[in-house]
Order: sequence, then structure tokens, then C-alpha cells
Amino acid sequence: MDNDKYSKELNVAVRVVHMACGLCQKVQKGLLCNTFDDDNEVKSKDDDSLVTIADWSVQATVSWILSNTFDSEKVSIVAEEDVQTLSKPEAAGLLGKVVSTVNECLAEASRYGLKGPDKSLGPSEILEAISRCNSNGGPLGRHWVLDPVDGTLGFVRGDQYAVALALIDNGEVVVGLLGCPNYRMKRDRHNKQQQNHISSEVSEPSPPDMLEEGCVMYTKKGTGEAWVQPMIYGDRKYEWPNFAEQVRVSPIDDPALATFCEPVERANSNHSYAAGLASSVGLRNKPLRVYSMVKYAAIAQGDAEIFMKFARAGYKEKIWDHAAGVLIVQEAGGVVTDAGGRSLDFSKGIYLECLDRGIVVCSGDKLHEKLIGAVYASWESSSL
Ligand SMILES: Nc1ncnc2c1ncn2[C@@H]1O[C@H](COP(=O)(O)OS(=O)(=O)O)[C@@H](OP(=O)(O)O)[C@H]1O
Ligand SMILES: [Mg+2]
Ligand SMILES: [Mg+2]
Ligand SMILES: [Mg+2]
Repeated sequence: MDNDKYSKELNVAVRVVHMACGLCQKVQKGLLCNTFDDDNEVKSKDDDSLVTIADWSVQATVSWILSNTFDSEKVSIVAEEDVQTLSKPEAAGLLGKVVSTVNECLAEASRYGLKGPDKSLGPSEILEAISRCNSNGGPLGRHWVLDPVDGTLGFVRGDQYAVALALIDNGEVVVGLLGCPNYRMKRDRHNKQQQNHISSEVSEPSPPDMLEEGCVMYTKKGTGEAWVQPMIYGDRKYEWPNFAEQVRVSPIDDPALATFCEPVERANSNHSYAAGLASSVGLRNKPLRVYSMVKYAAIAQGDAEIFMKFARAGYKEKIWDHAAGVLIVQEAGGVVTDAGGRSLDFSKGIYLECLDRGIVVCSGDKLHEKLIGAVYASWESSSL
């Protein structure tokens, strides 16, 4: 791939994901410290899943920045949230909180080298920014894909969650970013691949070897490289331009030494089926249950070797729950397929149509072949 292709898109996307992470962190702290009134901040959707002011606020912020940086007429964004609940007259208080959260965040845009609005946005502009993300994607052209808060349940529980942004071009994921405000990047003092390569700005000197509190991972298709940056903090020392380190999947290919991750909620993945597969391929470690696409980040930086998700029959996986994570793992050296061993198809609209049974993510081919073999051997007898 032409080295410069998608560079501008990645450059803007990295910055806006950092901004979104800061926004989420503030809202999560508020929720946990009870600065906010939970009943007003967290709403249930029709499918009983949750949505919070962070989900809407991130979607508005990312939508506003992308539309104002690129040609707004042409920017197509596929994203999880809509404005139904927020537009109701009784939701005026909630909308007010979203408006102030978004404006506070956009006011900091210049810190990240982005241009915010000249004056604060009003409620109608913010509703417009959220509802503009109503594209259905598809096989042609460019589509941004956003999960403003993935793992909302983890978010409200003070646990892991991710801001996930990807760019699809003619049906293929070409740029992927995961903001993980509660997930630490693995620092490697000996990592020679340390640079600020997403912009021509001079990189910050690398800070001493330490674990960071949160991180942003990103990649471009075909580069064979995925990168991680520490999160930028309000009162901490990291400022833009930030430094980046390369991430790589784990070299472990012995199932006896490997660790697998899976969703926390049983409703989202069949834990007992995964446990059966794990034991049949010889995995010994107990599963790492982690909310959100942080599971992909864990595989990409070598904290675990396998991620399996087997949703109940009839559930259709959405592209925003996987696009960014899949590309990051692949470019970091890993393998991602459905349970039949086929690549995931991001070209069919908002769902991963024709997904065969589940998703299997591995740090390498050897573990992957074993798991897919175990799926075939076990499926007839499974009760999925
Ligand atoms: N029934 C069912 N089955 C499978 N998957 C579902 C289901 N319901 C929701 N979802 C989607 O799962 C996203 C969260 O996935 P996780 O892997 O993080 O699950 S878990 O929270 O750790 O249990 C979650 O993403 P967010 O809504 O962004 O949090 C959902 O898109
Ligand atoms: Mg949701
Ligand atoms: Mg999600
Ligand atoms: Mg979400």
C-alpha cells in the first residue's frame, strides 16, 4: 500500500480518539464518584443494553471533528447510537449534560492539534452531529465505523471499555483505532520501534520505563505494524505530540501456556462451549474475562493469545464491535476468522453477515488451526 494513503485520516483519528478517551474518563469518574445522578446518566435501550452520556457525547464529538476536517457532504459514518431517547422532551436534562460534555471536550481540541468550533455548539447542532452517523456502510466507498463506548456495561461498572474507530474503504477495513482508557500499555524499554510516525512533528522524548494508565492503539492495513500511545491526561505530563511504541502478538504457540479471553457476560458468549474447546486443545489457564474490544488490544500487545466469542444463535454481530480490533490484531501479527475459519466480511452493511457460529482470534496460525479443528470436531455435539 502507498505509505501515505490514509495518513491524514489516521492522523486525525488518533487525535480524536485521544480526545474521546479523555471525555470518557471524566464521565466515568463522575459516575463512580456520584457527581452525576446515575438514574439520569445511564439509560436502558429497547434491547435492555445500556447507553450513557459518554456514548452520545463521544459520538457527537467524533462526528463533528470528522465532518469538519473532511468534506462533511461526503463523510459517511456508521455508528451505534441514535438520538431517539435524547430528543424526547423529557430528556432535556440529559441532552443538556451531553451538550456541556461535548463542548468541554471540543474546547480542548487545539491541545490535540485539532480545530474545534469557534463557539459552543447548541443542542440542535449536537443532535445533528449524532444523527449524521446513520450510514449503513456497504461495499462501496469510504465509511467511518464508530463504537463510541464499547463495553458500556464495563464502563458503568468502573471497569474496561473502549472507544473504537475504523475506516472501511470499498469493503475493507484500512484504518483501526482502539482507545482503552483503563488498559495499560506494555512498556518496553528496548523497543527500538519507537517513534512519532503519524505526523511529521518532533516526537516527545520517551518517558522512563513504566506502566501507563490508559492507551490508544492504532494501525493501517498492510503495514504489518500496530502502535500504542499512552493516553494524554488533563494534569499529567503527556502532551501532543505523543510518542508511540510498536505492539506485537505473543510468541506463545503451546496451548498449555496460552491464555484465552472472552466476554464477561454469559449472555454475550457461551462460556461453557468456549471452556470445552479450551480443554480439548489443551489450554490450562483460566479464561480472562474482559469487557469490550480491550480483548483485541490484549491479544495485539501479547497479554493473551486467544479471544473467542460465541454469541447465541440468531444474534448478528455488528461491524463497530469488531472492525478496529480485527485490523489491529492482524497487523500486530495475529489471525482473526469466524469459527469456520473464514475472514470476517465488513462489506455487507452494519452486520457481519454470514458469520459462521462465532469469532476466533489467535496470536498465530498454530493455535488458530487447533481451535478451528476443535470447533469442527465439537459442533455436532454442542448445544449452541
Ligand atoms: N446478546 C448479545 N450477544 C452478543 N453480543 C452482544 C449481545 N448484546 C450486546 N452485544 C454486544 O456485545 C458488546 C460487548 O461485548 P463484550 O465482548 O464486551 O461483552 S461483555 O460486556 O464483556 O460481556 C456490546 O457492545 P456495546 O453495546 O458497545 O457495549 C454489544 O454490541
Ligand atoms: Mg451499546
Ligand atoms: Mg460495542
Ligand atoms: Mg457501544
